[in-house]
This record gives sequence, structure tokens and C-alpha cells, in this order.
Amino acid sequence: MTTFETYLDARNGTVLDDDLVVVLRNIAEATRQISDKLRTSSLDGLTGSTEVTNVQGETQKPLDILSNDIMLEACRRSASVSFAVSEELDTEVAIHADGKYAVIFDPLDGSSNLDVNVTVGTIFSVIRATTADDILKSGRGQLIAGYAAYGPQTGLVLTIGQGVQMFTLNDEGVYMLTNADAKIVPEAKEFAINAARRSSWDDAVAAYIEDAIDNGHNMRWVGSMVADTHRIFNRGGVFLYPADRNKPASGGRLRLLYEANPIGLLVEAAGGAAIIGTTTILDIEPTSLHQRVPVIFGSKTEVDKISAAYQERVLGAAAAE
Ligand SMILES: O=P(O)(O)OC[C@H]1O[C@](O)(COP(=O)(O)O)[C@@H](O)[C@@H]1O
Ligand SMILES: [Mg+2]
Ligand SMILES: [Mg+2]
Repeated sequence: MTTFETYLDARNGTVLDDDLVVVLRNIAEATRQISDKLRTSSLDGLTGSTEVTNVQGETQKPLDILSNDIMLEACRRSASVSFAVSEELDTEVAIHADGKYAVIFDPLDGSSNLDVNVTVGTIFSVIRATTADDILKSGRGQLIAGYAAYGPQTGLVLTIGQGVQMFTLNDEGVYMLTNADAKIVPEAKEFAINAARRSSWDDAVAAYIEDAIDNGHNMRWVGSMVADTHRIFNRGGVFLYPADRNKPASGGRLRLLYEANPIGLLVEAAGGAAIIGTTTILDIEPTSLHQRVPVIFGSKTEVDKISAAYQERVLGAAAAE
């Protein structure tokens, strides 16, 4: 069976260079460390919340902070990393002055689920950036994107621009390649949305969900985007976190640089689609590090239906003018 190491070695010199191999090795090592910390967190007193609030105004959990430190350490061990950007850090952190790659991450996604022992994850993206100004680029500029899912198994899902590969952590702490070319099926009767926010949905989303229910679709909502994404990779469906129509200025719930963009790259690489309405996520030009965006992704045919509903609204609005 192929290990993560042999997978990287086979691509060193072609799609990856020595520097990117080191970056990926260190990120994988960080996810192994986070996985270990999660496994025994209740025994180690790493539960509950801290009194610290991050730049998003969210209370940090001890494991948010620890995972962030572990990911930052992984960046420091990688000589080619210039900057680190994290959900848990106010601004970008300079790592190596002569570095050329920025690592952008959500160290622990779905952390509200930690104390209930539900799958959480780490999301990451690697871009070329020698100056801080290089960080704000659209998701098409991502060289690498991936996530680790910490559930009954620890999985690492990765794209280096050649499809999507899934690795599973074995008992010896080695990531083994368990799916060499993951694809998202184009159609599936399952959607993920926080239905409690129904009154904040726009018409296109409300119409799609109503139609899906009428057509016998099932609903799942883990509350960890990584876990919902992992389900979509394995059996299809769509994930929706639309903007709140009553608070359009907020942009949405999820963050573009370290949530929407890496997942968007993975989803497209697996044959799925990722949009915010009539625009694809990967084409958004970011304006700030912690920018929030609406997010809709998953099985292509389903996402295309939602995109068509948005398109109709735009055409309808233009016709009414
Ligand atoms: O609280 P809600 O509305 O269910 O939102 C859940 C969403 O928020 C997130 O937990 C945000 O991520 P963080 O835990 O990294 O802040 C997503 O993983 C998830 O899909
Ligand atoms: Mg998150
Ligand atoms: Mg997080």
C-alpha cells in the first residue's frame, strides 16, 4: 500500500518541489499531533472554553489554541514558509523572511463539537507568497489544499493539483493511501444546511431546499464543515451555508481564505462544484484575511440547479428594472 511519504516522493521533482514536500510532511505531522491531543483531551483537561476571544469574536477552546500552536510550529519547521494565516490569529504571522509559501489554515474546524466527541478537522491551503500582499489572492492561486478529519478514523484528504487523494492514519501513525482518485458523484439526494436559520435564507436557497424535500432528499447537518464535506466526498450531496438575508454586510458564516477556498479547490478537483451564488468560490478576489462568504458546494448537478436558481433571480431582477 502507498504511504503518504511514498506518494510525496513519487511527485517530488514534478508537481512538487523539495520545499513543498517538506511543507506537506510537516502539515501531516501536525495533524497527527492534533489527532493525538484530541483522542485524550478529556483526560488531559483540554475541554470547555477559555476566556480568550479570537479576532472573529468567537470564544476559543483550549484545543483551538493548541491546534493553532501545533500548526504554527509546523510552519516554523518548514524553511520555505513565509507567512502563516489562521482563523485564530488577528493577522498574518511572518515565519521565514526568505520563504516563498504561505500556509493558511483553520486549525480546528467545528470546534463547537469538541466536547460532544463528534468529528472535527483541520483545513489548510498553501499558496505562493513572498510578501504579505501576495496572500490576498483568489482561490485559483492555491497550490495545495486539504483537510484532516478527526473522527472514528483520522483521514487526510489532499489535492496537489492532480485529483484528490485520501489517506487514513494507521496504528503506527503512518498515513496510508486509501483512495487514490476520490470523486464526488454528480447527483445525490442529500443536503446539509442549518435549517434553524431558515428565515435568513434567500429565495434561491429556500426554493432549492423546498424542492429537495418534495423530492425525497434526506438532510444531514454535523455542524463541522469538515465532517459534512467528508460525507459529501464519500456519498455525494450538497452543503449550504448561505449569507443571512437580514445581515447582508456580514457576508456569511464561513471564512473565504481558510474554509471556503481549500474546500472549494478539493471539491472542484473531485468533479464537484463550489459557488456563492452566480460566482464560483475560487474566483472571488479576497479583500481581507478573515472575510466571510456564503458557501454552497458538493455534487455538480445539484449545485448547478442552485446556481441556475440564482441566475434566474439575477435575470428576473434585470428584467424588472
Ligand atoms: O453553528 P452552525 O450554524 O451550525 O455553524 C456550523 C459551522 O460553523 C463551523 O463550525 C465554523 O468553523 P469553526 O469551528 O472553525 O469556527 C463550521 O465547521 C460549521 O459548518
Ligand atoms: Mg471552521
Ligand atoms: Mg476553527
